[in-house]
Amino acid sequence: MIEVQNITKHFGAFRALDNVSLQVPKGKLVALLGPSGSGKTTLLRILAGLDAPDHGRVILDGIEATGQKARDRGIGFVFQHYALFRHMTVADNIAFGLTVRKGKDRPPRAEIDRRVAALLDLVQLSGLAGRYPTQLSGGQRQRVALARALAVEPRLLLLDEPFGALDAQVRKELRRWLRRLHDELGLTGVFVTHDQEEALEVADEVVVMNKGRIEQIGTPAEIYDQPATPFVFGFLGHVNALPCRVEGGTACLFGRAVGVAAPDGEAIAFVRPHEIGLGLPGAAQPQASVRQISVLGPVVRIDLDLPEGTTLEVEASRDAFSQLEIDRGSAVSVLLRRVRFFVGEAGPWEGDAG
Ligand SMILES: Nc1ncnc2c1ncn2[C@@H]1O[C@H](COP(=O)(O)OP(=O)(O)OP(=O)(O)O)[C@@H](O)[C@H]1O
Repeated sequence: MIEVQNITKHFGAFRALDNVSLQVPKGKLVALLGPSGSGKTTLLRILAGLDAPDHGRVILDGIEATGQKARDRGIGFVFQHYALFRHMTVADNIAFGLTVRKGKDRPPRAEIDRRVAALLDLVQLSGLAGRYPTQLSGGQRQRVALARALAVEPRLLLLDEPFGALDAQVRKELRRWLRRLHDELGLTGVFVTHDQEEALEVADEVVVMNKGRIEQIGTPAEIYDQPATPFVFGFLGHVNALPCRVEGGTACLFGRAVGVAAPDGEAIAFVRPHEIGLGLPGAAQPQASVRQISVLGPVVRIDLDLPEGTTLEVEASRDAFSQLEIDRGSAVSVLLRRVRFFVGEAGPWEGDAG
């Protein structure tokens, strides 16, 4: 188990981390997800021992490691910009962490060669052992970086936007591959990403960060289905955020009353695009007009204009869409199937749209 307790870190007067606590169980792959500047890399560097916290502790497998040097922590790293040694072959890059060991800690040459061959096989680069980094594609270099990090058999693997510099297709392949590799080797890993799709697809647990604080920790399904704060709601996936007011257990959305057991106050109603149903115009539901239809592979996004100047994003399956028989400019009725309210930071409360 890897643990950070009450970590605070300032850069000058700026607080980059504010009382952050986190546990990473053995064998789990955890994503630190958040916008730029939220403190993800700072937390990773503190875990690694590359930076020291102002307050708080790092505990690795039950032993306090806060003051320990990076090289004594048994941690492997992979960074966004493949920091491979340009003058060394792929095999020598992978062997590096073992060959620099001193005295009896250094395995015999034959053992190093055996491990390098096994790692090359693992990252599917067996034919490329003698190449130099400049003779590899970006995705291949990241796989070498990963093999190099794994060579020393780290107890924890840290990855900072490992696929950030790669194009979308390679990125997708590599993240599937990382997930498989993780499952096969039973690694404990923490990776930084600002890409919510990557976090949801790859991680066992996602830690959502904002402004140096943890907003929520949960499985991908938990943070998507039960966002704990307005920030998490907005950050994960598309969402319609509708400002409104709760009064006496009712909020008014598009001229219709929605029951909600929340306290009175200024509120935001969150509705995911796939939680909105469309139908033929009728008196019972709010009316809207179709502004734009975009076919995005298996789903269709429909942008709606509502009378009071609000816009709504709706998502429907291709099948559901074709049954609607709508076009740009069509009038439709809008059914909010699920609405969740936050009053200030408090919430969420489920709305009852009837
Ligand atoms: N060495 C430093 N000196 C001063 N400020 C720093 C330093 N390192 C980080 N910061 C600041 O701390 C904040 C958090 O940075 P951090 O790199 O942890 O964010 P991040 O969530 O990883 O962002 P990104 O996704 O852009 O890498 C940022 O506002 C950054 O400017």
